Amino acid sequence: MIKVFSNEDDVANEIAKEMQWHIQNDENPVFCLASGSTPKKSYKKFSEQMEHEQTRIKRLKVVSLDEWVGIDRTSEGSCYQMLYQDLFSLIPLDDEQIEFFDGTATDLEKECRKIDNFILSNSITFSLMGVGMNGHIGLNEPGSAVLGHSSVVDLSKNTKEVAQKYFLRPTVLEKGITIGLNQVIRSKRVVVAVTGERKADIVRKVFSNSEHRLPAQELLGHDHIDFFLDKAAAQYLDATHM
Ligand SMILES: O=C1O[C@H](COP(=O)(O)O)[C@@H](O)[C@H](O)[C@H]1O
Repeated sequence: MIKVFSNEDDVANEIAKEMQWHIQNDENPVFCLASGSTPKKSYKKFSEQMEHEQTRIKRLKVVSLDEWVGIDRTSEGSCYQMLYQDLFSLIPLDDEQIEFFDGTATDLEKECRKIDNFILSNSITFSLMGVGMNGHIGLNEPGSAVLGHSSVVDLSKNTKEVAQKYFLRPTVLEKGITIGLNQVIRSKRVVVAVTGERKADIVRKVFSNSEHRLPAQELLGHDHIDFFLDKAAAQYLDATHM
């Protein structure tokens, strides 16, 4: 289902509320969280609400969605570092509560199995996804298979270009490491957040019946998956989409 909110702040409020609900109600909360620009405000609001949930937050586990291959987690622009700055540093999380891809590992297949095994033994209860400018989810690029496991992927030209905004200086990116679309879909609850005018065109494509299936389109039609859009991102949609 699509929910359209007036603005980015309202989207963030709703997401923060959902995250809080899962912390309070999931027996073993396991979150899979996108990094990037879109969820920043949601994490800020969530962390503010967590000031009074110190005990419950200790039960939270966070699993990696994706990472750039070859980029160290301490580097500005790595998915880990973005999440660290936007969330992990704002709530009392221990290192043991976070299971993340190491994009600099020499054995990347082993990294994939590490995250797959974690997801097998700790079902994801809440996933927050963003959508790439080309419709990617995590780093599952257009044209990739709907996998039930993590994999190392070739980044598209668009992703490599758009991702430069995360880095302080021009950075060579060729590959990514990501969980599979089916691992996202199997989460108990998934919210896909898309905000801003710059995403309006990809939102239109995702909700049109194009013959080329985009990764974000694989998340459509599942009862437990909602798309949260602001008006700017939803501007090309009409009542038939709601
Ligand atoms: O490359 C990525 O892009 C998407 C969207 O990023 P945003 O900065 O436009 O919010 C992100 O959700 C994904 O995790 C990341 O790998």
